[in-house]
Amino acid sequence: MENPLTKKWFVILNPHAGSGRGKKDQAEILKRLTKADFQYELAVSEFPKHIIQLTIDAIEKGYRNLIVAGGDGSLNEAVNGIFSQTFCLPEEITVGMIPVGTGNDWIKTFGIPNYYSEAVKILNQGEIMRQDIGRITFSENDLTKNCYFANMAGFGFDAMVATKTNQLKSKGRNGISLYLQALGSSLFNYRTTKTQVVIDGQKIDELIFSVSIGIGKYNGGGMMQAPGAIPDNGLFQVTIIRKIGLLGILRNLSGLYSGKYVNDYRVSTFQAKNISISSAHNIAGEADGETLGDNKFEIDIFSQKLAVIYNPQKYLKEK
Ligand SMILES: Nc1ncnc2c1ncn2[C@@H]1O[C@H](COP(=O)(O)OP(=O)(O)OP(=O)(O)O)[C@@H](O)[C@H]1O
Repeated sequence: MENPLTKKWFVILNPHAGSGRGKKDQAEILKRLTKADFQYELAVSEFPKHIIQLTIDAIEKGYRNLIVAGGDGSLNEAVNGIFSQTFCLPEEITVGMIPVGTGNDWIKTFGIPNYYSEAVKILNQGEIMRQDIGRITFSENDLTKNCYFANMAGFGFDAMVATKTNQLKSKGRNGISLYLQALGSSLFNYRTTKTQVVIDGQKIDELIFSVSIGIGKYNGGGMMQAPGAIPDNGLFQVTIIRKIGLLGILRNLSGLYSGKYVNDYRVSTFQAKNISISSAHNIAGEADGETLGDNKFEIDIFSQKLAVIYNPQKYLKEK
């Protein structure tokens, strides 16, 4: 007998996303889904990382279609639920997104509009693409852990900015300007670190400012950090920024938004499947804006592993 829940949607809403926008807009989001004839069950996350468990529970119940109403962190948790459960293959799950977050960087590559009515329209059209998913293996408190990401991971300076951004969000700060504030304050505190990066066997051992690894193109609330990333080509775009001073960063600030900063002589880009990053010093990591611990990371890619609803008209395949 066919599982009736394969046709129904499981909606996971993060009330905390967008510094409380999820809670404020819950009724409006649900109204729009109902008006568009979605059959759904709702779960509201109650604490950080709760979406991972909500996702696993929904899949165990038989749901195969998920809608995440939240930001990049919420999507990241849903992806981590999908890839850590054992009730079905991750390929059997479809994920749609209603953007409620602050940065909402994943949607920018996939052409999802930042308005509820338009986002629900895209969900209704139901156009699917299979995107790549990244996995990071790292150590935390001497334990080896895995986590997955759907958009971008960053190491070094990127991770410090993510940590500062999350601190500002937890103080209730809202809006895109908080990314610039986090960037500004990180610039004064960050030290370039001697780092070993191995990209598909090619070794780099230098003073490195940051490494970003993109499936999607955007990070940090609209910065095009991986302009050459293509979400379904089975390859990450790896962007490495070598030692750079404050002036160099300030000169490249607008290029960070347009993607043109990759032309700077201190920046190198690669298309790769396997990356390892290590340092004798602490270099932090972040995955889809969520901070990870310690100083040694292995990153690999699962090609076309997750079905996501996207907007073919606005999808940013090429820069
Ligand atoms: N009920 C809750 N109370 C507190 N935090 C929560 C709750 N539910 C989820 N979270 C946490 O909220 C955090 C932020 O969510 P999310 O990233 O979706 O929004 P955002 O930070 O505003 O958007 P973006 O990441 O796109 O900038 C996540 O780290 C998640 O663990």
